[in-house]
Amino acid sequence: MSVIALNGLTLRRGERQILRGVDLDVKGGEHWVLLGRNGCGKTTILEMINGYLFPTTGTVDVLGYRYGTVDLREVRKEIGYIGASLIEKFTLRDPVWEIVVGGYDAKLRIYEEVAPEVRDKAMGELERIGFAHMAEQPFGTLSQGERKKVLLARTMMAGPKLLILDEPCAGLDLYEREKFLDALEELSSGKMTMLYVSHHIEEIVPLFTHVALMADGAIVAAGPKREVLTPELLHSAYDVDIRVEWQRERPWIQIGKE
Ligand SMILES: Nc1ncnc2c1ncn2[C@@H]1O[C@H](COP(=O)(O)OP(=O)(O)OP(=O)(O)O)[C@@H](O)[C@H]1O
Repeated sequence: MSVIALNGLTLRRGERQILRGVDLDVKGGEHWVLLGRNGCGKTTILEMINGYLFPTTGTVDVLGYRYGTVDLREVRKEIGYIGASLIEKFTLRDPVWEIVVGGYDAKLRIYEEVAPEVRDKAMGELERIGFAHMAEQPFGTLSQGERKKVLLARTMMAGPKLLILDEPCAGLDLYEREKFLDALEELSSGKMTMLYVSHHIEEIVPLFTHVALMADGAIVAAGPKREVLTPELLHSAYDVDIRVEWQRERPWIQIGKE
């Protein structure tokens, strides 16, 4: 079964054609990276998969639900989303464990007594990322990378079947980025499917199996990562000469002609 099936998506805003017929088929067991230049339509697609935005034409099926015929709140319970602006929504003085607990039922703040099993689950998720010792620390005292990992732990509280990540490593230094990617790698062995948007090809760590390349509101190539990350296809998306070298199942790029 497809986890995500996008068929013929178009989106028009006034004179602007933002999407021009996007097809994408993500199957269970695959983890995808969506790449493309600024403004090509990546976030627009993520918003459609989350059901926050509807296409002008085309169909969106996620986890077996056809959007437009289902209660989107029910679908969203099965989707974890880590977007760029998420961090700003939390209260910086709240302790880390409370931020994680809130992921259980998508609450931003906890006002009532937390059930012991929910607290235990949150502690388990913090332990999994190696942060059990930070449980009582105010969220605002954590580094940017640590905050991202806490949000990952929070997202896992609801046991999502699909995890969507929009540039989660933006602004992280090399060390924090690698730690975040390690945490993702650990989660990737479960049943959850991941869709990851990035500007950095070296973030395509071994856990990712497939890549979709976008340009100007359309997908120019999609498939197994080694078939898509070729100099020719990357050139068609970025309009830059790019060479790719694979080291330990991870692509590294060099710019310019050989
Ligand atoms: N309401 C709107 N009216 C007109 N244009 C819009 C509207 N909303 C988005 N756009 C345009 O749609 C395009 C796609 O935006 P989107 O945020 O999906 O790009 P992106 O690939 O995620 O970019 P980035 O990598 O910079 O985050 C952009 O050029 C944006 O200016």
